[in-house]
Amino acid sequence: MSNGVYSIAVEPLTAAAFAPFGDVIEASNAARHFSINGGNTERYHDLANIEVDAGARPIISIFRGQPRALPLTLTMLERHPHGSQAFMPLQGRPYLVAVAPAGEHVALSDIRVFLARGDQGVNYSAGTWHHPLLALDGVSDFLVVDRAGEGPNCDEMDLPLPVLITL
Ligand SMILES: NC(=O)N[C@@H](O)C(=O)O
Ligand code: NI
Repeated sequence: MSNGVYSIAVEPLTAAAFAPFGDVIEASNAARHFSINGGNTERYHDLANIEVDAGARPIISIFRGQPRALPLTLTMLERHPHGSQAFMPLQGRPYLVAVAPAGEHVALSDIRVFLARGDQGVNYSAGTWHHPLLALDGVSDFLVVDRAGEGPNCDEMDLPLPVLITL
């Protein structure tokens, strides 16, 4: 930490590194893939664990994110306690993913920031703290799978210090 700012360096997104926070959605990460449609298509099967609470349903949306200005400083995180939330980039552009483990308290040292390739999606497990969409370079569309149901499903937390992301 220096002059009242906490700095975090980005790290490459891998399934292993992201495991405490959810799933990485990429073909090369598939536990199972198999040929379908008479050999025309390869199915990369069951890439993420979609969670919704009882009585809710999973929905698909498109988020059109404006690129974040750099250098980037984070001041808050959010979580969705009642369901997972998945983001899959639709234009092949890299983006940032800032996360912290689920729980009632988050230390700045718990926060991880990943640089995701444009062929990688992420699925935040229910309750995983994360920053809202961090698109880079240009207006970016993402296919989003998350929960529609009763009651609020977005808790926000202000960070104790601004978190400067160093690319
Ligand atoms: N608010 C909303 O739907 N978006 C956030 O949850 C996000 O993670 O971008
Ligand atoms: Ni979210």
